[in-house]
Amino acid sequence: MLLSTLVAGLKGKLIGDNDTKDIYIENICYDSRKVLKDSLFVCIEGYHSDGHQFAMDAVNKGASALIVEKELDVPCVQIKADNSRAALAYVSSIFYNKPSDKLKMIGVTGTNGKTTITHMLKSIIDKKEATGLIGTVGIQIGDDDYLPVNNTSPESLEFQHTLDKMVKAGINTVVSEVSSHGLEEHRVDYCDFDVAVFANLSQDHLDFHKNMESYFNSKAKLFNKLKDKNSCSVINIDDQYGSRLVNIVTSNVITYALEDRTAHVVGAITERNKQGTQFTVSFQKQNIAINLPMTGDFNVSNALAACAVALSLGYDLHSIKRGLEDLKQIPGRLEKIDLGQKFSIYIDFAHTPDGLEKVLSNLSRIKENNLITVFGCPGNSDVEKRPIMAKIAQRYSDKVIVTMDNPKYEDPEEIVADIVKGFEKNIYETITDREKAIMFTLEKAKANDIVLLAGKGHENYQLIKGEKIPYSDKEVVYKFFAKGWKSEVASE
Ligand SMILES: CC(=O)N[C@H]1[C@@H](OP(=O)(O)OP(=O)(O)OC[C@H]2O[C@@H](n3ccc(=O)[nH]c3=O)[C@H](O)[C@@H]2O)O[C@H](CO)[C@@H](O)[C@@H]1O[C@H](C)C(=O)N[C@@H](C)C(=O)N[C@H](CCC(=O)O)C(=O)O
Ligand SMILES: Nc1ncnc2c1ncn2[C@@H]1O[C@H](COP(=O)(O)OP(=O)(O)OP(=O)(O)O)[C@@H](O)[C@H]1O
Repeated sequence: MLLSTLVAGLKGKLIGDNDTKDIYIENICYDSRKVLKDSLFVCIEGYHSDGHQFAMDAVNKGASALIVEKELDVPCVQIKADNSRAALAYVSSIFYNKPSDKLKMIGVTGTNGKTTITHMLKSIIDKKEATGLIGTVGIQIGDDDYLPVNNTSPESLEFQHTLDKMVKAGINTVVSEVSSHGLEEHRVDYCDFDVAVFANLSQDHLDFHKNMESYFNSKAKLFNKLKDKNSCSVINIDDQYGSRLVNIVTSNVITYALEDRTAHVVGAITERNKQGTQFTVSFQKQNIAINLPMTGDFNVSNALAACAVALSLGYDLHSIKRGLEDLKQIPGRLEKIDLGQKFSIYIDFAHTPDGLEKVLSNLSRIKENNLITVFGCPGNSDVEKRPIMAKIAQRYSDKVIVTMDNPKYEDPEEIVADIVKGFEKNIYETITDREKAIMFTLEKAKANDIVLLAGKGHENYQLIKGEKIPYSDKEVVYKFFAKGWKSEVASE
């Protein structure tokens, strides 16, 4: 594509008197290590390094034009933009012919539940047509295996490229998680959504957003990205931030709730057991009973979000029921591991105070003997949540093993020490090595206990000192029972 076509609508300024008309752009790049001949290299000032410093390197590798935020002394055509990440999103959408215009786009945001809701929606929509999925566990095009992702919301170049691949594969509808980081960092700019979902907001990522108000404002940005007057916002009004959002959005709104009976889509739980949860959904005087193959009231709330989206797309309650009842296990989301042992093992991605509280309160409701929790907290983020999560673990568990969970550049022993400050009862042990912590727990577990391995969910790595070390809770459990296991989750 010609550079002039690519940047025609970009709010930017051509530096110098170069003519952009004859420059042919073969691909776009924001990482100098991946630059090829005839690339447009977008210089991004990041959190760790400044892409502008690699501009000369990119030119040496064949970049034929640069998008910059500051003018560089480099012999190459430069276009100066106010924000490189936003400019990257713009040129990527043009390069891939605005793929979101050709797709029905559903974006799901919220602190917890995005992965679950998107998988539930895929299960409903797949019954009618092949669906695309983008999120934490990976990218899925129809029935294909997960493709690996670096981020829940991939950088705009990968996001637009993925949408283009989905268009070419004949996908009509895409369900995508949209993180607050993604919204702040312009990763989903120039992508218009038909339906936007708000699931909930609770304490997380405050190292990045600083306070709950700015975290909420980041999430709310999704609701300014709706396509047209037929677009719809689906909002959980059991959540206080959801109730606020309803008064701000300008689109059509469908609300859902388990508690608030004034919502358009209302759920009522009728039975809970280790296999799943039975509930009824009411919408416009129609009711249907659904057997959700997932434990946890919060998963009923997630299912109501999926119901509301599907109803907004014109699905009837019977097709929604079929999709939800056929839901396959979502990797690492209250995943029950049954290898013939006499106690229950759940692997779950709960890594926020609210997530842990929800999971433990639900498991404590179905426990027959002890509830044993293994968890840790990640390094280099949200230090204040560490003792809070200990208090929550202590409230519901009979025994807690505190361990490591992606320590990144911090000393894992110090993270564990921060966590244990939250305990008031002596019901915990610390075993920093996560594999040893799980082995110890499984060895001690008795008949009818529930063991919760929280925090890592589907992840197949530990982030330690800049390295991604292969590691999986599920593999450790299989190893304990001396059974082989192969990951279903994409690894890079
Ligand atoms: C804090 C944050 O959001 N970081 C994101 C950011 O990276 P960064 O700004 O640190 O990048 P950097 O290393 O400083 O590099 C700056 C620029 O220089 C370039 N560079 C760098 C080195 C070099 O040799 N050559 C070169 O060109 C880089 O390609 C980049 O363009 O931009 C990258 C590219 O898009 C992201 O992958 C990266 O996400 C990191 C991995 C991350 O951990 N992000 C988390 C916080 C995040 O975004 N999480 C949310 C989910 C949250 C949730 O709901 O739980 C998500 O959507 O994933
Ligand atoms: N509606 C909910 N409310 C509170 N906690 C939830 C909810 N849904 C899921 N959780 C908890 O949060 C964990 C993560 O769920 P899920 O992956 O669906 O959320 P997410 O928003 O995609 O998270 P992330 O973006 O961090 O991957 C689950 O394993 C569960 O413990």
